[in-house]
Amino acid sequence: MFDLAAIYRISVDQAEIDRAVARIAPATGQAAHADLRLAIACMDLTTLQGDDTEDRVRALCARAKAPLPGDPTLTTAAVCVYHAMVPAARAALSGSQVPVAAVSAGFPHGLSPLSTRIAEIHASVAAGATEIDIVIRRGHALTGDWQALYDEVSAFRAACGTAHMKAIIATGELTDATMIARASTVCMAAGADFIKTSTGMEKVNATLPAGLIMMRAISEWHDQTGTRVGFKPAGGIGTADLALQWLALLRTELGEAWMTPALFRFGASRLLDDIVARLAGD
Ligand SMILES: O=C[C@H](O)COP(=O)(O)O
Repeated sequence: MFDLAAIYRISVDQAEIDRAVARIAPATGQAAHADLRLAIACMDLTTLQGDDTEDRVRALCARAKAPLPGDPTLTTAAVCVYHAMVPAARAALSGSQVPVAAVSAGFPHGLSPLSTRIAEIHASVAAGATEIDIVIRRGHALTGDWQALYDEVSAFRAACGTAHMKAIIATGELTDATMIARASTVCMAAGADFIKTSTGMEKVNATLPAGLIMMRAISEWHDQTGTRVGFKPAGGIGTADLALQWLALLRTELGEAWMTPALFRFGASRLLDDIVARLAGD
């Protein structure tokens, strides 16, 4: 049962969030090396470009299956593409354990007709995507229409069936910390398996303060319901140093239980290159 009144009671102190982010202590030395390998294992290796081709997607899938030269044991968590590229990705990843994630529901803006957004999800699931990254319609959050947001995300949840659903909040387009926390909680109430910061196409994408607000919403949801919802920062995470900061924040806020591809993902198109270069230099 969706508790609308509880959503209005959520309130976040931005200054306290900023103080907590200032205390982040990224791993160093061997611990950093282990965290960077974890970052690869937790990565949704992504291409979401207007000039994507099947050849580019096949090359991305080859990297997803063997992301770290000389280490056949490691893969990325998933490959993330537009719907049109799902069949090529599926074919390229056949025989591996790497799933295909499709961005959907009117990605990146979420403003096409609801029936179209739902049909998109059905089509991607039918094409073999087992993870679906939906976007919320930001207007519902910006106008405080939490019931409408809940109803839409619930419809997306139903359309996903057994596919894992990641709900993109687009934090850079929401106005404050409380709105980010409320949107996160509504998406979890509607059945999101993961909540995700950004599409990568907002003017402001994944930020540590917004991520911390979402992690705390996940922690509170776990305390209230016993359900562990995953977290995916995405957009603009391109360096090993930044990945280490995110993992330090995750470890502090949600703990080791979340430090697994089942509950944490980086959505990233360039991060793998920087991590591979860093690990090669270690
Ligand atoms: O969902 C993933 C993002 O679109 C990736 O963003 P990025 O290209 O800035 O890494």
